[in-house]
Amino acid sequence: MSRIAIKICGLSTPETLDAAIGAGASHVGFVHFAKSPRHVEAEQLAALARRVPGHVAKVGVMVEPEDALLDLILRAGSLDAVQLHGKEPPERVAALRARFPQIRFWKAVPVKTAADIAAADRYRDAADLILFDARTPDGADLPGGMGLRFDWTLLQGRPPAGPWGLSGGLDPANVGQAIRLTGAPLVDISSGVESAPGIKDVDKIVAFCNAVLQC
Ligand SMILES: O=C(O)c1ccccc1N[C@@H]1O[C@H](COP(=O)(O)O)[C@@H](O)[C@H]1O
Repeated sequence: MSRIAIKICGLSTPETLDAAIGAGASHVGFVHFAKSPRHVEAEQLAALARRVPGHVAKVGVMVEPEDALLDLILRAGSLDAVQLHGKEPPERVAALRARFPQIRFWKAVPVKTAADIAAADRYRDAADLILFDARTPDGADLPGGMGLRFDWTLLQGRPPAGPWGLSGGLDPANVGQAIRLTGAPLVDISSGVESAPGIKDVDKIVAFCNAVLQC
C-alpha cells in the first residue's frame, strides 16, 4: 500500500466499491446529498459499507447535515468519518465532534486563492482533517464533485499543520504532478474516475490508484 492515502469518493455500486478496495484505496466515500448524481440513500449506504474490510475507512460526504440525519446515519455504525462539504462553521464542526466522539469529522475547504488556504486555519482545532478542494462557481448545484482543480502551487512549500488532503479535479494523469507539487499525504477523487457524472469506471479507478502507488 502507498504511503499516500487514497480516497475514492462517490461510490454507489458493489462492483466499483470492490474495485477501489482491490486497487489499494485506503478510504472509500459515499455521498449523501440529494442534488448529487452520486447520492446514495441511507439503506444503500449501509449495505455498501458492510462490504468494506476493516483496514479501509468509510467516509460519508454530506452538505450542512442536520442532527436528525446524522443521528440516522451515524447510529447505524456505517461510517468512520464524515466529510462536511458545505458552509459549516468551525463551531458546528466542533459541536459534531463532541456529539459523535467515535466519528472523525473532515472539513472540505473551498480554494481559489492563497487567502482560502490561510482561512482553513480556523478549522484546525475543530476538524480531524482539512480537505482542500476547488471552489465551485457561485450558483453551482454542487459544492464539490465537479472535476474542478485549483492552483496547486498555492500549497507548494507550505504544508498545512495537521492532517490534510488534496481534492478537486484530480485524475490518473495529473495526480503524480499534484503529489509532487503539494506533498499531499491524502488524495481524493470522484469525477476523474468516472465515464459520466455518477458512473464510476473500474479501469480509471485502477489507473488512479496505480499512479498514486508509484509516487
Ligand atoms: O461528488 C459529489 O456529487 C459531491 C456532492 C456534494 C459535495 C461534495 C461532492 N463531491 C466531492 O468533491 C470532491 C472533489 O470531487 P472531484 O474529484 O473534483 O469530482 C470529492 O471529495 C468529492 O467526493
